[in-house]
Amino acid sequence: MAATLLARGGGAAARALTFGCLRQLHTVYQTVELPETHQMLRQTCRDFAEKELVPIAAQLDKEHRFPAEQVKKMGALGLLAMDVPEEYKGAGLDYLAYSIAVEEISRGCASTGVVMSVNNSLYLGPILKFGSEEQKHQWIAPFTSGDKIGCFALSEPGNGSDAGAASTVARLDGNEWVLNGTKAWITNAWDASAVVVFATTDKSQKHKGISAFLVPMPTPGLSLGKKEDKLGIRASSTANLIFEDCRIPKANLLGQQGMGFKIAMQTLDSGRIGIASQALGIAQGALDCAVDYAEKRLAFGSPISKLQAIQFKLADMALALEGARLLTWRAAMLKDNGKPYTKEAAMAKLAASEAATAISHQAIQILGGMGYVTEMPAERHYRDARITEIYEGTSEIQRLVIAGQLLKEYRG
Ligand SMILES: Cc1cc2nc3c(=O)[nH]c(=O)nc-3n(C[C@H](O)[C@H](O)[C@H](O)COP(=O)(O)OP(=O)(O)OC[C@H]3O[C@@H](n4cnc5c(N)ncnc54)[C@H](O)[C@@H]3O)c2cc1C
Repeated sequence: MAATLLARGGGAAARALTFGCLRQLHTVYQTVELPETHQMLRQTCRDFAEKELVPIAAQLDKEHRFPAEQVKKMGALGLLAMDVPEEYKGAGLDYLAYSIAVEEISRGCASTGVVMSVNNSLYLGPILKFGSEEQKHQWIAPFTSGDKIGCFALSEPGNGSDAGAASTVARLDGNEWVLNGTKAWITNAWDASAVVVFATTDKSQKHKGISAFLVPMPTPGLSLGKKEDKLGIRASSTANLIFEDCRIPKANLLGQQGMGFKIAMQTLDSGRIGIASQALGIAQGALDCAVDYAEKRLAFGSPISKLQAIQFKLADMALALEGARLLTWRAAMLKDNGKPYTKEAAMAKLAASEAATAISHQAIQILGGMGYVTEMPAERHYRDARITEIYEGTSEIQRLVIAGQLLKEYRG
């Protein structure tokens, strides 16, 4: 799949590049340009987004329609399992590549961006890291091509930020786990064929009594709540998962019993790089739209891009975007190089999500009345941006994570 992505980038030299090169090259990116392989990947994803997503994004949003056909094509390109090794049918790329791809896809359609991010980071990520060999073959390989996608169920109606307070329970009954409880806000819920779900196996141990499970969808005892009617990312489905005496084989425990909270937190560290990248794509889309409009719109006899007031806005937008992108790529590179990245991923998500909200807000201002109507994408970018400050940890939670890591470093 890596070969497919690179080949679409064009050039004989490009086609000759191997996965091995890709792994080493991105460490070079410290002060200069992206490595050639990643630039090619970026172009491939940009072309795909412009051809397949930009023309239909507004319609998907309006109709709350899951982009099934586009997801299938993305699977064929390798975009749904980007850092999964080829032995499990993934693209075998790295997280920097993943970040670049999520940004480009989200620039075209933020809903498609979150579908991609959830499948890569939240569903496949924990199985790749904590699954047994057998689980990897069973639960990863069929979820790489776009035929099936997965979801991740941590939040509950009674607790989101306080994820350790899970009230969904799992009890062992012979050779089966029996799950009971409700998970809330689950992205991809209506379209998924499996879920990584977190449930308490020992209440007395609090967050250390949470375990992770792999559950096929549909399965008896698991039902879906209504599709949430959302402000943004409306083409992705979000719904409750309701477990009522839902029985799954004992072998569907992911990792060890009691490891669930650790699995969830480590998964979210990586997931935040994906959401930061989604936010970058939304922000870039908003900036593109604002610049294009400012160059064409005349006021008082000349394009509004000639006005210093507009130029200052554009400069601040570009600055916020570029700063957030560097933080995001840095977090991805740290992960790729096996270094700690909890703080950096939280910084990336915080900076990128707040930048996306601010940039899409100013884009509407630059478009004036045209920013407020659905004929232009600016209002959709504004609605889509807002969720990036909420899911996979709110901005307040990112600040807590950053401060916690920072103080630990200072205190040695
Ligand atoms: C569209 C959408 C998709 C989602 N997808 C998924 C998914 O796929 N899987 C999944 O498991 N979850 C998902 N979520 C849930 C999401 O992660 C939670 O909504 C989020 O973590 C916040 O939890 P909450 O909504 O319960 O808010 P609360 O935790 O109730 O927080 C409410 C407010 O209090 C603040 N707050 C809470 N605790 C603190 C604190 N200690 N210090 C400072 N401020 C605090 C929060 O920042 C927030 O401003 C999704 C949510 C949405 C809206």
